Amino acid sequence: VREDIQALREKLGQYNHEYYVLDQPSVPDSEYDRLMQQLIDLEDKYPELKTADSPTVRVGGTVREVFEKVEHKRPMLSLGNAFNETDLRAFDERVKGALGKEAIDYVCELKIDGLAVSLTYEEGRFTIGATRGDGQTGEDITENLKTIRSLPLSIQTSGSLEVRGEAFMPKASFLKLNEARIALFDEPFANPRNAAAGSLRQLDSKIAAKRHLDIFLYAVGEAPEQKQSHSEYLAYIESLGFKTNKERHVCSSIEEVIDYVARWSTKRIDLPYDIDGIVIKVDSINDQDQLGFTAKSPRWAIAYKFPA
Ligand SMILES: COc1nc2nc(N)nc(N)c2nc1C
Repeated sequence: VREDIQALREKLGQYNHEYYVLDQPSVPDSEYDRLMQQLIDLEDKYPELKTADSPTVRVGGTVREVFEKVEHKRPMLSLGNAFNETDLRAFDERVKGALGKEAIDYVCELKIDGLAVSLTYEEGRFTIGATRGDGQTGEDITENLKTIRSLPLSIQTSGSLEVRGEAFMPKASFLKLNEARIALFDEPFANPRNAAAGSLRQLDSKIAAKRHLDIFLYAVGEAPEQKQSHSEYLAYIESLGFKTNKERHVCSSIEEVIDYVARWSTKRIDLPYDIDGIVIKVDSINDQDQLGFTAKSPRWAIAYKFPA
């Protein structure tokens, strides 16, 4: 039985990664569901064989009274804002002045309109997922985050890894959810961001599991491997099985950044998720370390906000 359960787990983990992270399923949903049901039945029959990182946690099952508090090892800061080209050029001048450099590589990333979360992996296992909270103390929403299919329950690393990203609800899931709520005379959610926040704050993870949330990771904290640039860190966590946003782009001048921002301010309506801006980050980790932080936010990043 132990071998059957282990074989089922590995197969379901692989199918899950293909479908939700690579978007290239190799088996039909019916096959995935059949195997999942088999594993649920086996775990119900032999509860002593159930583990915290079994794929069956994807469907939820724990009900909390309250969410425990979690202290962030490093504060989850906010970003300074830019609202126009002038702000972007001013940011570029500040960065070049502080570094005494003529040319800076920036990584431009879509700013997903969701909920910032921090994920901790110990010896390759997902152990804690927390909301940003007040930046210092967040809420432990691990069980709800485990229901996000694209979030890996285990990865091939030793030691500690912390990654941060945005949990969100795709537009299609949002529309379907609101249709169902209106049909039941429930209050519809105002926007996908509120719907994602409301879903992750459910004390019953079975409800969160039905909300079809997704997640993009965009920052690496403590990690087993050090990299020279932000782009390399993103490639590294992607290789570990995390979902990162493929629209990111390295720009070698603020002009290129301004073009990227202009392009996405119109193109964003075609995206399957809401974005509320573009995040621009100095790519070199060495430069980031030199620039450091203000009390509230990194000096090496800025968020260009689209008009509401
Ligand atoms: C480095 O800090 C950050 N990086 C970010 N990157 C993206 N793509 N989106 C965010 N919302 C974001 N927020 C913060 C505080």
